[in-house]
Amino acid sequence: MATPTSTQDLLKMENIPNKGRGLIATQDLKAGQIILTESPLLLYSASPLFTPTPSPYCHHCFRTLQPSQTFTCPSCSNYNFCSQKCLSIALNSSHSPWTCETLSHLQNPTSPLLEKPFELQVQARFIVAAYNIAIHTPSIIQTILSLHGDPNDHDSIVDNAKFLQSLISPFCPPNMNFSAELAAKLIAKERLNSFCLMEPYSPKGPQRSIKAYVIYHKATFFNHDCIPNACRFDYVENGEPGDEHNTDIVIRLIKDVDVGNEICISYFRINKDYLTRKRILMEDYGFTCACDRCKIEANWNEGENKSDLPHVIFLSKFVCDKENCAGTLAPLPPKDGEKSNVLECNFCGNLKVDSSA
Ligand SMILES: C[S@@+](CC[C@H](N)C(=O)[O-])C[C@H]1O[C@@H](n2cnc3c(N)ncnc32)[C@H](O)[C@@H]1O
Repeated sequence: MATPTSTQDLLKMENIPNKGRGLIATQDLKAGQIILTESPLLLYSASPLFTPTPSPYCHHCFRTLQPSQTFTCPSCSNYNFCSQKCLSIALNSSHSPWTCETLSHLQNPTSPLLEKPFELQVQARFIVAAYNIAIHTPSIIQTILSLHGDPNDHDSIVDNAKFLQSLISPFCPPNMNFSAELAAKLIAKERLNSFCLMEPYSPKGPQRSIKAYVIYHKATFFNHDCIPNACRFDYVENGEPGDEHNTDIVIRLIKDVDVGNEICISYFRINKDYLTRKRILMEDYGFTCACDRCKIEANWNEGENKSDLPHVIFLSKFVCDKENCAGTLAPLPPKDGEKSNVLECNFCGNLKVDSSA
C-alpha cells in the first residue's frame, strides 16, 4: 500500500470548454505521482436514520468498530465511536450537542422520517451535518455554496428541502438564517460534489455499499473522463483510532500527464458499458460525455474487432481482475524519480506487477 505523501501545488484550476471549471497540470507529471491529498470539508454517514442494526462504523472517522472497544455517545446512546479520542473530537465537532439533540428528535419513533425513503433519511443527515458546520465554521458553508449545482437541477430537491427544513427548523438556533432555500442549495451542491467512502472490499460479499459521503474542496473540481488519467484512493481503515487523516482523499496519476493537460477521474468504475455510463452521467451529473471512448463506443458495430482500440487496451491493463472488484489500478508513486512497475487497486488494495512496464 502506498503511503500518502504531502503534495505541492501541482494543479491549477481553469475553465475547460463545455465542462466548467477543471484542474490542469502545472508541470509534467509522472504515472503513479500523488497530485493531491486533501482532508474533508464535510463528512457524514450514509446510513439511513432508521435501520434495524446500528452502523458497524465509527460515527466520526468511519473505521470499522471493534466490538470490544466501542465508545458510545453519553447523551443519546445512539452513536458509537472507535476510541475515546474520536468520541471527544466528535462531541466538539461532527456530533456536537446540537447535532446529537437534532438527530435524536429526527430518529424518534414518531418521526415523520420513519416511513420515508432511505434517500431522504440520508439527506436529513446531510442537512444536519451542514447546519452543524454552519454553526461552528460558517466559512465552510460558503465554500460549499460556491461549488457547482443548482436546486433546479433535479425535480425532488426543492420539495425535499422544504420537508426537511420543516422538521429541522424547530431546533435551529434563532440567529442562524437557515431556510428551505438554503437547504435546497446545499442538497444541490451535495448531489454533484460528494465522494463516497465505501465499505471494505470482500472477495465473496455483495457489491460494497457506501458508508459515508464526503465533500472535498479541491478534489471536487476534477471533471470526469471515461478513460481517466488519475484515480482516487482512500485508506479509511488505516492509522490509529482518533487520527482523522484516514478520511483524506489521495489522487494518483494512472498515466503520465504533460504540463497544461487536464487531469480527470472517472466518477464511477471504469468498466461500465457505454449506455450505463451515458445514463448515469446524464441522470446524476447532467451532462453528455464527449470523451474519445464515448465517441467510439457510440458508433460501435456488432462483430467489429475492438482489441487494438486504445481504450480497450487501457481497460485490460487498468481494471482490477480480482473477484468482485473491478477497481482501477494505478502505479505506486515513483521512487527516486523512477516510475514503479507495481500497480495498486483503488478498491481492494491488491498489488500487481505490470509486466508491460
Ligand atoms: C464535481 S463537478 C466538477 C467541477 C465542475 N466542472 C465545476 O465547474 O465546478 C461535476 C460537474 O462538472 C461537469 N463535468 C464534469 N465532467 C464533465 C465532462 N466530461 N463533460 C462535461 N461536463 C463535465 C458537469 O456539469 C458535472 O455535473
